[in-house]
Amino acid sequence: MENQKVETFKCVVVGGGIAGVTCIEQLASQFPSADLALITAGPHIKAVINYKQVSRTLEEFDVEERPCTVLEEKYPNLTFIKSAVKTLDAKSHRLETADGKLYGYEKLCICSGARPKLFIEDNPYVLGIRDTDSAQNFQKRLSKAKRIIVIGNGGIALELVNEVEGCDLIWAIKDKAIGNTFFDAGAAQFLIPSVEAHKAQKPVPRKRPHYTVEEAAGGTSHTFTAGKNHCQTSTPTDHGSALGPDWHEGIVLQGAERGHRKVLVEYECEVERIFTPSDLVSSPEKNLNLETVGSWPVYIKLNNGKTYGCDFIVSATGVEPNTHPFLHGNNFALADDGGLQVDDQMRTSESDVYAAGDVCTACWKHSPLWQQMRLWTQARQMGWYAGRCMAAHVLSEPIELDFCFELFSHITKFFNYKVVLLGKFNAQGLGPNHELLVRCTKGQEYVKVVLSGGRMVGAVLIGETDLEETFENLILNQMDLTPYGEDLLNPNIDIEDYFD
Ligand SMILES: Cc1cc2nc3c(=O)[nH]c(=O)nc-3n(C[C@H](O)[C@H](O)[C@H](O)COP(=O)(O)OP(=O)(O)OC[C@H]3O[C@@H](n4cnc5c(N)ncnc54)[C@H](O)[C@@H]3O)c2cc1C
Ligand SMILES: NC(=O)C1=CN([C@@H]2O[C@H](COP(=O)(O)OP(=O)(O)OC[C@H]3O[C@@H](n4cnc5c(N)ncnc54)[C@H](OP(=O)(O)O)[C@@H]3O)[C@@H](O)[C@H]2O)C=CC1
Repeated sequence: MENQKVETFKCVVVGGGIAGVTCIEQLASQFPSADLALITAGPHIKAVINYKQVSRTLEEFDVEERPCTVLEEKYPNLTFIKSAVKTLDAKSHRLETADGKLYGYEKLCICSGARPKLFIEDNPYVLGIRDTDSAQNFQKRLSKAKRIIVIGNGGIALELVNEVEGCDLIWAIKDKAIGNTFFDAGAAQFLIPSVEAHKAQKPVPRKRPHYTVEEAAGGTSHTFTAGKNHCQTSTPTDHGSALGPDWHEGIVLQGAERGHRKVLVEYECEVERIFTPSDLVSSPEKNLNLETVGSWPVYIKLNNGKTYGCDFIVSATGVEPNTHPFLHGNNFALADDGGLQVDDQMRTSESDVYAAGDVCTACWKHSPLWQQMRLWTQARQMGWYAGRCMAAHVLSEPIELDFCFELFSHITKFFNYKVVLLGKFNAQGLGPNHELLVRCTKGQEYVKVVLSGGRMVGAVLIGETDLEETFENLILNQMDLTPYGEDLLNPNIDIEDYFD
């Protein structure tokens, strides 16, 4: 090892997801002739396309999976290394990849994403969905399934409940209402008819698929060189980049019973036990008669006393940052959620090591209107800002926290409704010191405004409300809205004109 050749770069970024790619692109534009490297474990990188700044903080874009050659052609000073990082020695500023090669860096940014946090590990009947491989595995098993059970009440569960057809879907959630990570009970009530509707009856705007089929795993290593760039490929690993908006557009989520779809929501319950019929021999279940509950490969017992059989279970129960195992042996401070702690300049606790995207936890003092959520938008913003910080530090220039961290904003789609979330959209951390204004037209729109001390601090906009820009301005300028009272949501008042 001591005599082994070490290839050294000014900056190295680990991870070919949206955070890593945005970070390396930012660095490449700031240092067009310095040696830079992107090390990633998956066969593709994620590229932002069709980027649109909708308003001061709201942004929309599509994401496309691309071969690493795309960036290679764009940035001649960039080296792509397709191999998983196995170890990091932050003291000596060195990394070792799975293929045994050593790389040195002056500045390093870790963008290794996250992985599904399954509610039970190592159970062959419990799947998580994260990257293209896991989505394909899900699709394959779904095609033979008559009944699946979804555990979790966040983004992935909401998408599956909308998209899956051709089987029964039982959705077991801990909460009183659906979609707890994004919505309150009012918005959930607005969306409930969509849960029950048959997908085919809904208008489904089809976009072109942005995800490709992964190359077959287990291939041999190969290196290809183009000009000064080279892309080194070693044995594929199981780390792919996260899926994201419209991941299901390119794949058919169809169960075994074409034309059939039934969704049953089990509220306020948690999983007590998972068992197969053969488990019952050693550990019988009281009052359970398999003949009456049918014959399924796996059963799930909920703590509300109900037991369901199914073909498999999806654990859509959140993510855990990908810090294991290559960061061990260093002195990284980790946050309670397992993320790498970063300060307001995206620095970890190890010198010259930065982090961005799902792997990190923002530990600076947040603006009162921003919170971290592991989302595509934040991965892009953090990657971009981390690249700027690294460059500023190399050049000994000052840098201030970017404006995008002033206000939380997210545009997405659930049940084919446009959804915009702003600021403290669920009154997070406000305790009882807030007031809500709500306007709702069934099947059309749901508008909720969160006010604190007469000032707007958050909003949920579902449907084509056209209110996002005006509300964003009202949140940012913290105008006292007390004189307007409920007129704020009066549908007969053109609010945009009102505050012009
Ligand atoms: C099914 C699904 C749907 C989603 N939908 C949305 C959505 O609609 N809107 C939204 O905003 N967000 C969505 N998200 C969340 C969003 O995809 C993530 O927050 C975002 O992609 C995170 O980007 P990242 O670059 O931090 O991590 P990742 O995309 O996970 O990238 C991590 C990269 O690190 C690499 N890597 C990991 N370990 C190593 C290692 N040891 N060595 C080298 N490389 C390594 C991986 O190969 C990968 O390239 C969704 C997520 C999922 C799973
Ligand atoms: N359109 C979008 O913006 C989308 C975004 N995503 C993102 O992708 C990532 C992964 O999505 P997802 O897995 O849905 O994660 P989310 O964090 O969105 O949701 C996880 C859900 O699982 C619940 N949960 C956690 N542990 C358990 C448990 N042991 N038993 C039962 N329920 C549990 C959580 O409840 P609690 O909160 O009470 O812990 C929460 O409702 C997230 O970062 C998400 O934001 C995914 C799809 C779409």
